[in-house]
Amino acid sequence: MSAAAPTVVKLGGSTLHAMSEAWWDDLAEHGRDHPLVLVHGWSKPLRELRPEYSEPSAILRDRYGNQSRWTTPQVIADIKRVSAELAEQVIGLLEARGIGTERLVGSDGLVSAGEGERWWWQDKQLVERENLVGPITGVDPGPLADLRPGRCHLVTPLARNAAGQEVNTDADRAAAAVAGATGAADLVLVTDVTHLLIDGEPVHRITAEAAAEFRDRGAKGGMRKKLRAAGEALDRGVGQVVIGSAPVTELLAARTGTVITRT
Ligand SMILES: Nc1ncnc2c1ncn2[C@@H]1O[C@H](COP(=O)(O)OP(=O)(O)O)[C@@H](O)[C@H]1O
Ligand SMILES: CC(=O)N[C@@H](CCC(=O)OP(=O)(O)O)C(=O)O
Repeated sequence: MSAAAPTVVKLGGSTLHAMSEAWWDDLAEHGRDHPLVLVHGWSKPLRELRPEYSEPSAILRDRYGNQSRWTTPQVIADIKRVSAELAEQVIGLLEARGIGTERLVGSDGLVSAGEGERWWWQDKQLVERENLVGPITGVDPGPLADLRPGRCHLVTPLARNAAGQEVNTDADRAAAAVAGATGAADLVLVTDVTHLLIDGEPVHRITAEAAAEFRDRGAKGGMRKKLRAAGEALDRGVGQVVIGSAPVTELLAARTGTVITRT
């Protein structure tokens, strides 16, 4: 593992407004000794921007049961607006703690996306719908080459497809792709639940195989995507993925949260 291998943290849109000063202190403390990449979501701030984003019709479901925001050019513009505000806040919080922070928008040459799904469930029928969402096909490590302790790259997980369109992606899976591309040892998915729950019980440690089995059997919504992202990160060589809501060093030390490993 190179000295510049970063810790990649994905901060969920469900929770990023709620992180305490102590949580940011802990992240900055960790960041003094480890390069940081922070990938952010936007689901809650987007809902707060426009009430229609809280309606069920804002989220589409494909034939495999995967959920995705119905993303029009207006939605891309709104994502960029709320992300710019979030980025300003995060940069302020980290720079005040001595961590130099640079923002990267994924669609500016960092994240590429493939062709998106065209068929979506509506009123119990599959209908064809243009949706500006694409699966991630690659992350160019170039813009992240200057990783070093004391610095953070803040990534807004939009992407660009082969036709040159700016598209939405899933932030957890984008974080997994970034972790793989940068040789990260750890991926931490910070969210609004303390653990993955299986049959109502908190899971402290699980293998990728068992997590995938649960994903296909019973995981829903946001957690389904996190488990998919965890599997993708481990497949790309990341050592461990931790899901939880605690300070990053607590999660990395497995004092809380759900730790997912290959074996
Ligand atoms: N088995 C599960 N264990 C824990 N959380 C689950 C599970 N299934 C679904 N969830 C939901 O996943 C949510 C976290 O995902 P999401 O809302 O996408 O958060 P984020 O914005 O942080 O990515 C939790 O708030 C919880 O409601
Ligand atoms: C395609 C798609 O649905 N993209 C997500 C990206 C944000 C995300 O995944 O993260 P959070 O859940 O942490 O906000 C969306 O627009 O909500």
